[in-house]
Amino acid sequence: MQSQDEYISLPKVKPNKIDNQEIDLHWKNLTVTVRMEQSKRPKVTDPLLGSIDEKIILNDVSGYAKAGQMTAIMGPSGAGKTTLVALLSKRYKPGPNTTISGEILANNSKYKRFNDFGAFVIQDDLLMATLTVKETLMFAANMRLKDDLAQRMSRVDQIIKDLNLRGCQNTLVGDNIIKGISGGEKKRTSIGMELISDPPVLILDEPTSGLDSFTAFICMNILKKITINQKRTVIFTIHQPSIDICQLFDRMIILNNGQTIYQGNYGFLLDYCKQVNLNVDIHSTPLDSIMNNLNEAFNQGDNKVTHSNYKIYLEEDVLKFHSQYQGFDKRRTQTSFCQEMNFLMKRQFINYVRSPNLLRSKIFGSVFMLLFLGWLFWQVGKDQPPQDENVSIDDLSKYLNNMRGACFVCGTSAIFSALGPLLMLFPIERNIFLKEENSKMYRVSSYFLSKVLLEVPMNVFIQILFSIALYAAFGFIWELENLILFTVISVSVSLSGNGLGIFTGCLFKDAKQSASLGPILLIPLQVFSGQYANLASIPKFISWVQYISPFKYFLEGFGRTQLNDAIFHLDPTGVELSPWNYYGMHFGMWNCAIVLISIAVMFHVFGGIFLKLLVNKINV
Ligand SMILES: Nc1ncnc2c1ncn2[C@@H]1O[C@H](COP(=O)(O)OP(=O)(O)OP(=O)(O)O)[C@@H](O)[C@H]1O
Repeated sequence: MQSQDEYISLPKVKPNKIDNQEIDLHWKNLTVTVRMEQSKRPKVTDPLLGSIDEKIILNDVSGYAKAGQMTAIMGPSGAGKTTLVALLSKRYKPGPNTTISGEILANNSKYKRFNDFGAFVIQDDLLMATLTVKETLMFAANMRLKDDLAQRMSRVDQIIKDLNLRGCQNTLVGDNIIKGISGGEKKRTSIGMELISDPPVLILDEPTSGLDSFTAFICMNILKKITINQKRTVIFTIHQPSIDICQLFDRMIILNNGQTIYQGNYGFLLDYCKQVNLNVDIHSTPLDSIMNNLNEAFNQGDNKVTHSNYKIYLEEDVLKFHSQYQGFDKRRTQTSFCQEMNFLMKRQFINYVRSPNLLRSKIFGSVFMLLFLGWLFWQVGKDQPPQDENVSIDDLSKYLNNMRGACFVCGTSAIFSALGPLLMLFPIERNIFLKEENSKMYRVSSYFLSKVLLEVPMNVFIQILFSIALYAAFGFIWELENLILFTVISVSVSLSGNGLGIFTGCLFKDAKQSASLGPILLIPLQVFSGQYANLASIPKFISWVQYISPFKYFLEGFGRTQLNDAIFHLDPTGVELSPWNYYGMHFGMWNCAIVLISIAVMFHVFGGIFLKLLVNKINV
């Protein structure tokens, strides 16, 4: 029988001059066990799955992937492929009940940060839809390379050439709404974003998922060329590859139930099947036969390509592996904080300008609310009863109720006009941010600050125009001081909405959940503001919500810009009535403005903190 090495199909392309270091990855005896919480019954042990109340996700898995080779990790669903690549790329975040043992080495050295020498391409192509392919790659180059502009541009051109993206380099990436590049081009753009910094190791999770077989082959062929030309270590998980794709693989690792059942060259697979007495149908590939055998064995128990056979015939070679290299130099890919801010703000700005939905919804929403509220409370301020004559309680309460209504809708629309677009777009952008942060493209702080610095002035500008127009429509006192105070309160309320949007966007792990629960969180803020429920009857543990409720303060703040010192005299006795006693509000005009500004700052700070916590909780 031939030795495995005779089956290595040597590359037909001559390697280029390698200015990149070569890194072999090697993992030994990796075991991942999750203890199930629900059961306290006595442990029963299954030889394959471990004890009933614990699940062995990877069971003593060893293997290696060499520089200049493509290593495919395969196996049926639930075999442990994703867990293995997550461990190799240090993206695995174990829960409290998870135990991990074993060793992972890069050139015989342990590593803590995979990003020091490697890059990871996730399964989903999370890209900014409003940028072109070239702009997307340029953004990655700006974030990852410390070279000057000319060098960064030439690197981007090189990647575009390597990944065969020239034809679509100036096309928008696109999404469901914006027509953009194809699925295969998106996948290559995602790969390009990671390749830009020339990582010696590239790990990809399902790089062919969602692609037709021809496009999948093109993508894999490009990866093969890069692997050979630049001596990269390329590892990926893959489901049911075609025979053409299989022939590109240098090594294959097949897992089943968390155990290795084959590891070696693709060419050796046929001989191995013969060795373990597995018949390979002449109409199918050895890989298909193995997968069919696994399926049949699941029902009948007649498994040929087993872990025990792997241990007998193949494991020794794997355990003997020792990289010829020793250690590696860490890549320094992080640019300065200011540079990150600069490029992130530019990208955000382009995104705003090119997002038809965002701009349309902001402008349409503001104009609609202005017309509607202006019509509903047209010149309400002019109905103020005289203060030097007696007025009927009915007329006064009608006026005061209308004023409260006008102030309420004005503040509520300020909150929602800031919150609405964020709830619509932040969940999409959030995943792009999480992906980019996970690959350490930039700092959380620079992303957060750039977002706030771009969104705050835009909200402030729109809100100033909105509140001046509404102020005129409501017929409020045309004095500069009153108008300024009204505008300050209005802007602070809008910024509270902005902060609340970011805060709720980061509060939950699931982006859809945060988008749908965002408006619901406003209900307690509204109900417990003290205006709609008697605070004395609200349980103490929740009554503190009133103090962080913008509703409590903007209702009084807006009202006081018109009625701060007003005293009315009631018919027939002339008894005095302060509107603030009528409303039951006694916080004071400037106090309301100051607290509203503080709440806006507080929601933004909480948003920043939760964003930081979110990146620790989720891997994208
Ligand atoms: N935290 C966990 N708790 C319990 N079971 C888990 C946990 N994480 C993973 N598993 C289980 O471990 C097994 C391996 O999961 P993994 O995602 O690595 O499989 P996979 O081979 O990538 O599957 P697929 O091809 O379907 O993505 C699955 O059965 C999965 O349900």
